[in-house]
Formats: sequence, structure tokens, C-alpha cells
Amino acid sequence: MSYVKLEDIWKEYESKGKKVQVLRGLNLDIEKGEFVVILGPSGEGKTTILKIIAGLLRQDKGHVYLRGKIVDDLPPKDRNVAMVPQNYALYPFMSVYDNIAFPLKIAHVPKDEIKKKVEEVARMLRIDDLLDRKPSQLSGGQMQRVAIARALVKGADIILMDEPLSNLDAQVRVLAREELKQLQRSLKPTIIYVTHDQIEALSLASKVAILHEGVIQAYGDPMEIYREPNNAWVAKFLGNPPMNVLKGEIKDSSIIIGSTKIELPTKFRSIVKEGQKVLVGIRPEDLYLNDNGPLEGSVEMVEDLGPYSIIHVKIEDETIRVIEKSITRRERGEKVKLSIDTSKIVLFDQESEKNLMLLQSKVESNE
Ligand SMILES: Nc1ncnc2c1ncn2[C@@H]1O[C@H](COP(=O)(O)OP(=O)(O)OP(=O)(O)O)[C@@H](O)[C@H]1O
Repeated sequence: MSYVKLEDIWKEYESKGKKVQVLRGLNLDIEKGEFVVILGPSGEGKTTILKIIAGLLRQDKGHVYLRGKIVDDLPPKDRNVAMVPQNYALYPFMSVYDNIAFPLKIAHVPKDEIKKKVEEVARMLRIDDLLDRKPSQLSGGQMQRVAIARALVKGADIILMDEPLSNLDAQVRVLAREELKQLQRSLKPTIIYVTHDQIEALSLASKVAILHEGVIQAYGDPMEIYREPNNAWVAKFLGNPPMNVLKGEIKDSSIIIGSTKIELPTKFRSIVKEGQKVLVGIRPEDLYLNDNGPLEGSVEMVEDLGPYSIIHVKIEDETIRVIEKSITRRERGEKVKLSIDTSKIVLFDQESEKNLMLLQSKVESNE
């Protein structure tokens, strides 16, 4: 059963007489105990989604269900959902104890019960020895735990997190990420976490939901989406550097890219038609600089990143990116040949930009 469900959600904002349609029929189904990361470029409506789930904002159309029940008309305080904002919003002059106790105090919970609950949640999060400190005396990871403790103390088992790690420096962020992952594993709340940081999404999520143009473009296991993106936009968004997507055509059991002919992998034989126009997706790590390769081009730019380099190679009128692990230095303008691990190729329809393999399996499962 779904624990958090968004059904056909529409949301439009109006600012200075201009209307912006942010969400356009968005659907999302989240099970209990899942760690879902909503990933999307800045300004696509991630925060808007969290506010709609929390009840801080009303959708124009569609329904929100929590724990199997429709909650469209429930105010935030009755939804039993906790939101951890970007800056943790801890009160600087209050101790950690008072920060955690705050939501219970305003709910007029008796003092001794507050004490019991705060101590219990603090023990669980291993911050029981920090209760007398002020937020300024905490590390980034500890601040995060206090913010989560304040969310948990109310008994909310659905936690919404809005880029909570974005203010931490890179090293602390890795630790805080690891901590959050462990915490979710042991306490099992349902977490909905939004970010535009891919690494964060891939490393935290049990499921990732990719948001673009007001709908979820892809939803599922992060590595599966990485390997088989459902459309060319997702392919070009996910990964750093992202997937190369080149125009091609199917001819005589081959894929023709410009003037290069590549053998069509057998798995695609029953899926494509002679003469079909396709988009060919190849990840930068599946291309190799190799004297026997079928693709020919010249080096346009080299990004040396330590353990590997990203080589930009111009092939006819397209530039593709290749990850090279060898320490051979490549010069700008150098002529190179590339071979492809064809078993990793992904094909999209040129018009709809949809993944042809996934379209086929959808057709088969409906038959
Ligand atoms: N109250 C508002 N009035 C008008 N426009 C708004 C309002 N709130 C948000 N928007 C616009 O709606 C779009 C989505 O905003 P939202 O904050 O949900 O995006 P986001 O994906 O969370 O972005 P970011 O990653 O930058 O935080 C943006 O273009 C934003 O400018």
C-alpha cells in the first residue's frame, strides 16, 4: 500500500501578472519506510511538492493521500508530517533540549512527558550528551540530527527534507549523508528528500524520482535509471558527464551515425525497423580511445580530474565526451579513434525521445 501518494497534482503560481505552471499532472507513489529523493534542476518545483505534502500550500487540482487517506482538507498540524528545512531552522538562543522540546511545548504536552520524549529521541539519535549545548556549539552533522530529533519527537513518521545538506562543506556533507542513511535504515521513517545534487540523490535514495516540466520523468532504482533512462532528457540529465546522445539511423542491421557504421546489438533486432531514425545513447565510460575504433574525431578539450580525464571529442558536427583512465596525455586537435561497448548502448526514438527497449517491454507486459 502506498504511504504517500500524489495524484494528478497541478500547481500554478502568479507573480506580477505572469502565470507559471509549475506542476502539470504530477503522480508519485511512495511506500512506507522508503527513502525517496526527488531530483531535478533548480526551479522545477521540488520545494512546491514538499509544501503541498505538508499542507503548507494547496494544489490547484489533484489529491494528496497520506497513510491511505485523502488529506486535501487537513491543515498541516493534523497531517503528522515533519519538515526539515534547508537551514535546519534551529533557534540559536535555545539549548538543544529546548529546540527538540519546542513542538511539544506549543502543543501543551505536560513537562514530565516532554522530558521523557526528548530524552528518548536524543538517545536514539546519539545526541543525549549534547542536550545542554547551543546550536552554535554543534557540528553540521549534529545540527542535522537535532533537526531530525525535533521532527521525530512529534511522532511524525513521514519526514520531508529540503536540501538539508546544502549548507555544509564538502567533507562534512559526506559524513552527514552517511549518518542520514544509517539513521533511516535503523529508524525506518518514510523520507522524501529533495535536491538538485545528483551524487546526493544516487547515494541516498532507495528510489529516485526525476522531476522535469512539472511531472516525474523517471521513478525507481537509481542505478537502473542510470543504465536505462526512460527518455533522452533523463539520459542527458543524469550522470556527470552525462550520456552522449547522437542522431542515428537503422540500416542493414547496423546503426549509422554520420558516416560511421556500428553493428546493431542483437537485443535491438526485434525492436527497430529498417530506416528508423533513432537517438543513440552512449555513456562516457563506455567509450574507449582505441586505434581500431570505428568512430573517428579530434580532441576538442581535455578536463584532467586526477584519477581520470574527460576528453571532448568532435566527431563530424557533434561533440561527445569520453572518460579516459589512462595517463596518456591528449593534445587539442589530436586525431583519435573511439570504440564503443555496444552492449551498453541505449536507443531512443528520435521523435518521441522515449527509450525503445522500455517501450517494447511495456507493450509486452500489456499483451
Ligand atoms: N510564491 C510564489 N510565487 C510565484 N512564483 C513562485 C512562488 N514560489 C515558487 N515560485 C516559482 O515556482 C518555481 C518552482 O519553485 P520551487 O521553489 O518549488 O522550485 P525548486 O525546484 O525547489 O527550486 P530550487 O532547487 O532552486 O530550490 C520557480 O520558478 C519559482 O520561482
